[in-house]
Amino acid sequence: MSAKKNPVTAAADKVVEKVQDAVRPGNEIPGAPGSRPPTVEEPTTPSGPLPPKPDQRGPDTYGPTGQETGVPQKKVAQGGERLTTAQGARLYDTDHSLKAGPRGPVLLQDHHLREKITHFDHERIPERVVHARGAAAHGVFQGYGAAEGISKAAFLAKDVETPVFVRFSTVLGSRGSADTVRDTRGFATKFYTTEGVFDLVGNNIPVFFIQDAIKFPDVIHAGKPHPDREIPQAQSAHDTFWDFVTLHTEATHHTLWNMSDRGIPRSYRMMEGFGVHTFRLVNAEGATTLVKFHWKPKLGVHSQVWEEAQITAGMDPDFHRRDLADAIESGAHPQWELGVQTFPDTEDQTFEGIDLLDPTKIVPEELAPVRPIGLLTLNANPSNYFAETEQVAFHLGNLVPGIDVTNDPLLQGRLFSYLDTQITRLGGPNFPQLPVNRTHAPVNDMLRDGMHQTAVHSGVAPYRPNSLDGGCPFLAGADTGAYIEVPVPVPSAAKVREAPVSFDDHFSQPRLFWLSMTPTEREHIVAAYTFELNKCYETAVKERALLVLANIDGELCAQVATGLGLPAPAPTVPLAEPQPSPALSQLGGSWPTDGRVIGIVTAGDQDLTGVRAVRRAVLDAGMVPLVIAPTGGKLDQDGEPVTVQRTFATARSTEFDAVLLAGAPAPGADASGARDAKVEDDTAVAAGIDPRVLLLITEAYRHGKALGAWADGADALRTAGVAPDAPGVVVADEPAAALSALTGLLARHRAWDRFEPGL
Ligand code: HEM
Repeated sequence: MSAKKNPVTAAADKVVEKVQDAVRPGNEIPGAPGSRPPTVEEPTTPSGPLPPKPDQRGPDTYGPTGQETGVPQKKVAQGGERLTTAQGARLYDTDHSLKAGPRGPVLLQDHHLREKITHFDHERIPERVVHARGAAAHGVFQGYGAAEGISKAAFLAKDVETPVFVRFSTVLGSRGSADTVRDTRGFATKFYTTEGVFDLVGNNIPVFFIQDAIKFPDVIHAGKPHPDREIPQAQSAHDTFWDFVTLHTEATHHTLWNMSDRGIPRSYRMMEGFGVHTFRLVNAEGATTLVKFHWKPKLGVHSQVWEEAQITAGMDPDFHRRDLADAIESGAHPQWELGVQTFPDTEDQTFEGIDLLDPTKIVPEELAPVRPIGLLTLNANPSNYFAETEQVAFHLGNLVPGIDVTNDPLLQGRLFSYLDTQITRLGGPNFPQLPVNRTHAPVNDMLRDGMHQTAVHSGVAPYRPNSLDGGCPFLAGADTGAYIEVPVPVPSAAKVREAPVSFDDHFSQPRLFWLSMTPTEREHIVAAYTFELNKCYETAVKERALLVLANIDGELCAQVATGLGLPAPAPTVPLAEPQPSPALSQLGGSWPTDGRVIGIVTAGDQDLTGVRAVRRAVLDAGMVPLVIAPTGGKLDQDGEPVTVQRTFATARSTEFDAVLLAGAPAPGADASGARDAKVEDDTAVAAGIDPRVLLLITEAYRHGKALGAWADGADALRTAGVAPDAPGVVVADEPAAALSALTGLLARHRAWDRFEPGL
């Protein structure tokens, strides 16, 4: 007689059975719930980093780089290892709650369910109050030694290499907003120097909206979405923004830069960066120099055009984030030179009549050239967005010996704001202990406890002097690397809430910027003001904006007034006649094409030899080829298949810097190039080219992009109405010639001579 099984033992047996034979028939999709769990002995996927595959560059085939980021990695839920709870207990099931029977209620005792859901419930932290959306990368900074005479900062010395982390951002939008909106871009760099962390927290625009930090909440309240409906997202084209910047006319200069091409960069890799404020450098002898910091991109400064930026925001809201990551992953490591403009540290802190403490003013490079002092290279993508890009905390007060601040009232307020906001955003005062924020210099502080304290401090006397902890920490001096503020004399003056008189000049530098622009850049500025102000509802706001424009330039004001259907007012101040600064224009010159994206359109399986060769040549030139075909998968004519990265349905011109046409795809063509008989009546059939390819060509043409073709590709251009001898268009007999001419065109970014006004 067999004994009746105790129900508890029976249930335990069932669990064991489940673990031993977890696969139910028909449920053997690898990795699917219920499929056999991988064992440590028999890993199903490699748990280490994959080696880089230089031959497979292209966004669809990028694999992990395995590069050392310098950031300690926590291994969690790795393939090939057993799944555990946060406390390390091994799990046999993570898909079913613990229930009183398969159809019964869930039991409160299910610690795994509660741990999993509770942790999930608290996964989000507040986004940054400004600059919420960003993308970042690791890299290295190499000093040239050129700054040694003016700063004793160790990381600026010749050939010293310092790890860095750089975060780029937009200012106004939420964390999930689009990348290509018209806005200022943040450019924040954390240098992990041997003397402590130095943060250079700059923007891609060298001036700021306000002159005093006390107005920062106001300008941000005005720029962020309207508080009643929380619209519009991530843009300045609305009443409160224009209300503010026309009532606070010190904002005119920054606003003009935003309305210029600088407000819609092509890529984070193609932006300048500016420290904005004047800083004070100190050398080993204690002599001081005032400086402005500049980042100069090796790839030049380039922008999208407005229509392109708007299409991109819908087609690929992650455009800049993807561009940065793809470029780094494919080996096109972006580089910037750090440079300084230097000024004598005089008592009045002006240079050639320009107030160096006014953050709405620049010093033209023609008056004070930018001297390169080091090279920044971004060479590794973060491996976890939250841990690194989201938790990084920049702060202007993170300074190292040799770099000090000035009395710029905007800078002074920033010295307070960053640390303060991060205490909320990162949950207490211990965020400097997070891996991405951790200094690489030894730390021996007396800060204790607090939320998320991870250090286990020993000793009983966190104060000094003390006589209990076996010798208390001793202090450093100037010769032993202490950070000592420059003993700048403070003028004896009465306490006032006032700005210096020089801060009242709000229009001479906007006029300098306008006069320094090329005709094409001026057209863009007029179009941007006209677009933004036409988005405002209040006529009073538009009229006030025209008054501001009249004080910059009569022609600018008149053209925008026409677009708004309003009369152009007369200026209210005498117009200055500054010397234009050609360095402010971003057009002209010839630039490296590293990481540029070339779309290669093919009709299908025909001429795969040419497509393959051109793809290889694009890769060899350090650019990214994306093959665009009627359908996905692989094109295979001769046993050497070519992978399709984009189909006619997923490709849009905005993704490409240039387009090469290897064929003239007929409407409804499949991968073999054969036409679908069903679409014979379509109007595009009459034109003989797939309408999506037609759009690709006409859009790229309209946006001034380089277009090239060989073989049947020339027919595609002709059908799209593109003359083979139009500026920026090249038709060649073979692929190599087409690519070489195209690369030459690309080095100038766009064919501005065929650019259509109004875009
Ligand atoms: C020259 C003017 C300014 C520049 C260039 C600038 C630049 C930046 C940048 C690049 C970031 C993003 C940092 C990141 O990537 O995490 C940022 C964030 C921030 N800025 Fe500014 N900013 C300026 C003015 C100000 C002022 C005047 C204030 C306040 C008084 C301020 C407060 C903040 C705050 C609170 C954050 C969010 C920081 C965080 O949550 O980690 N900024 N700023």
